[in-house]
Amino acid sequence: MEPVLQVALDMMQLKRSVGIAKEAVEGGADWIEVGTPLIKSEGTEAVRTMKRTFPGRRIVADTKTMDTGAFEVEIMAKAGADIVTVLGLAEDSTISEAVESGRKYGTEIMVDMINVPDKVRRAKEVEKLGVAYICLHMGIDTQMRGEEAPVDILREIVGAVSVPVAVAGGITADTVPEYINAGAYDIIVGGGITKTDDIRGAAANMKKAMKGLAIDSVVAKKYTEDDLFEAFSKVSTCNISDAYHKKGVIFGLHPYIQRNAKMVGRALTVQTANGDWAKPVEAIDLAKPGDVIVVDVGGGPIAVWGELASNSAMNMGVKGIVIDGAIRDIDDIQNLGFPAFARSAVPCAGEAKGYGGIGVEITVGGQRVRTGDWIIGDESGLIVVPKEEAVEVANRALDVHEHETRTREEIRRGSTLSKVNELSKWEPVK
Ligand SMILES: O=C([C@H](O)CO)[C@H](O)[C@H](O)COP(=O)(O)O
Repeated sequence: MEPVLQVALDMMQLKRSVGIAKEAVEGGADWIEVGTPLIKSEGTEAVRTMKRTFPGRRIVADTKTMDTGAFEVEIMAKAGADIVTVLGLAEDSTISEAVESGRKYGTEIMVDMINVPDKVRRAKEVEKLGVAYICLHMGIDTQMRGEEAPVDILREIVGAVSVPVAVAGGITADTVPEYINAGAYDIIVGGGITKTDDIRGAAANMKKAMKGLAIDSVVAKKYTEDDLFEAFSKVSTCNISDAYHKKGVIFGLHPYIQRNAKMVGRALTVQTANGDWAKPVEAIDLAKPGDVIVVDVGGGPIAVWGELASNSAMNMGVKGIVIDGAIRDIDDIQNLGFPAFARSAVPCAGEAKGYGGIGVEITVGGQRVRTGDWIIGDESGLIVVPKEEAVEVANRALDVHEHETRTREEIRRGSTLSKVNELSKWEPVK
């Protein structure tokens, strides 16, 4: 059987989803999934509209049913779904009821193995209950921790059951060949297609990659601890703030940077006193390439950093300086292209006395910063991301960034931001 490409429409607006589905089908998508958020936002009407718009395509209603299997399958079947998803975590009776109802109303059941602990054992069990497909699925929230659908488990499931196996969870044109080689029949792709500005091209790329042909673009890559510098370099502080629920923003510091300049690195913290530049300058010798020196001066108005320190720091591979206090030599520092952020700029420096410490926990612009935390700065400001949360925040920020790509494209084609988001829908019903 030739593998199929299922495009998953997970945005909340039906009109947009229909437009995206049309382009995905033109690019080669075979099946259309009415995603869970779309069903929750638009109800069965979403399934009905997709069936009417694409009468020749298989429509998958991703209800992720957990209870009342018969009832939910009947509703979706009557709305036009050819396949309805039920969770592998559901009771056997829910799955059997769904299968029975599917037979009555002409719909097949796909079991989604999201969060099932022993996926291979459960796959064998649900096959016996009469389901048509089994889907190995790594959920979007789990993907944000850098995880992908595991190819080895897919291979095991394919070897253990005789029904066709689907796979979903952050699949890109880069990763799809592995899933095809492991025996997947149904390749389910959401963000890898829907977050691009060229839906047709992304779907066509995916189909090419499914056939083992070379492709030239990748979106929706998920990042791990090892490539966080690359991940944070691709997003803005605004993307991070949106993804991180406005947490981590360092308030009150001014960016003294060149246009479009960007600072990304891991904090090396310094505590010092007003005008005492000893510890900030000593920190340069202790910094590792890729560090950002972050200094807590409690807002002190006498400078603790200037051009010579910047020069020396650049030589050590330091990525920038952040001071909750004062800085000087702004013109020279900007000419050097060394990113600097400070509460104020003044001509006067203090003396080197040696108060404070290096590597201690500090507070800067109202945020706690520890050595090793990620510091990202650009013209919009500064943000700190605790090291423990960095992988998830980076992936979520990239997700925000990629969604904006699609929104921007729709505005370019003549829509408005309000229309893209169907804001009027959220006005109170009169
Ligand atoms: O099922 C999905 C998810 O749970 C949200 O409803 C997605 O459709 C599925 O994960 C595919 O989307 P991507 O992971 O973005 O490819």
